[in-house]
Amino acid sequence: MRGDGDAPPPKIRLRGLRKAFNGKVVLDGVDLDVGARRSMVILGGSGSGKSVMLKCILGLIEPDDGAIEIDGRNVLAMSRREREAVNDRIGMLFQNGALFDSLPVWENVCFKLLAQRRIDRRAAREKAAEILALVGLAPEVRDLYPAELSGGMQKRVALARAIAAQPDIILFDEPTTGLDPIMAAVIDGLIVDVVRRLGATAVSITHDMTSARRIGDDAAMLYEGRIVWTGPAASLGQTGNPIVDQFARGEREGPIRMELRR
Ligand SMILES: Nc1ncnc2c1ncn2[C@@H]1O[C@H](COP(=O)(O)OP(=O)(O)OP(=O)(O)O)[C@@H](O)[C@H]1O
Repeated sequence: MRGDGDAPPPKIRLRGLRKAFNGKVVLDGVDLDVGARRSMVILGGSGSGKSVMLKCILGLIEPDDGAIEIDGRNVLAMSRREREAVNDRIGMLFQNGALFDSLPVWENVCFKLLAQRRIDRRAAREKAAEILALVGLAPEVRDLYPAELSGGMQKRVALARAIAAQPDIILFDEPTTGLDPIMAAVIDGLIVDVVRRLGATAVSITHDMTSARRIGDDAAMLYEGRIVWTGPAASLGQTGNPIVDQFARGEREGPIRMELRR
């Protein structure tokens, strides 16, 4: 079903998304639209529910209420098989990379393709070299183990894994956290490049405003369980919204009250 005339639905549409853990409300009616082939950056304080939101989109966390539409279809109302088919089209770069320590880089990169038996092991090792090249890594890297890689290389491998199955939605959870500013810029550049190359829609969480402006077309602020602002990522810091501007400028004084309990 199409909403507004002939306009296609947004690639991702969240409506009234709610999630509580042990009575603690984390998402309290999240509404968000992400346009096809757009890159959306999600801002919000630590513990505000950004990762929970991404995990709901990916199907790792079931929301308590609300709708998650992808290409206009509510994935929460789908059969398990339909949902899996949608999930196959979503790639995710997890916070801290989340590489499997016991597997060499090539198996990490082609993990999903191998698990789905879309490729045999021999072909996977070849394919891994191709994908690693897209993130600027030499073919020799494929035989190393994650523990043998620097943080920046691990992020690149995690990025390679996220794009290996050519997803049309890619979710990035703090892709540059813990990297030096130059490596962060390199990873941001790779993200922009691979998202464009795949024609994918991207949703990224970042705490770094420079990164947010580099990788985002659009930005949204999650605050007290809801999206309180969306607008151009380029305007961050001067949006005119006091909550967003305080956050983007990292100011102590302002409407955002920090929880300093415990
Ligand atoms: N599986 C879970 N079980 C219980 N509580 C959870 C679970 N996942 C997340 N939470 C809680 O939900 C809240 C939001 O967590 P989330 O990881 O989404 O925050 P975040 O905005 O991504 O934070 P950060 O920027 O620090 O990574 C936290 O209070 C967290 O403890």
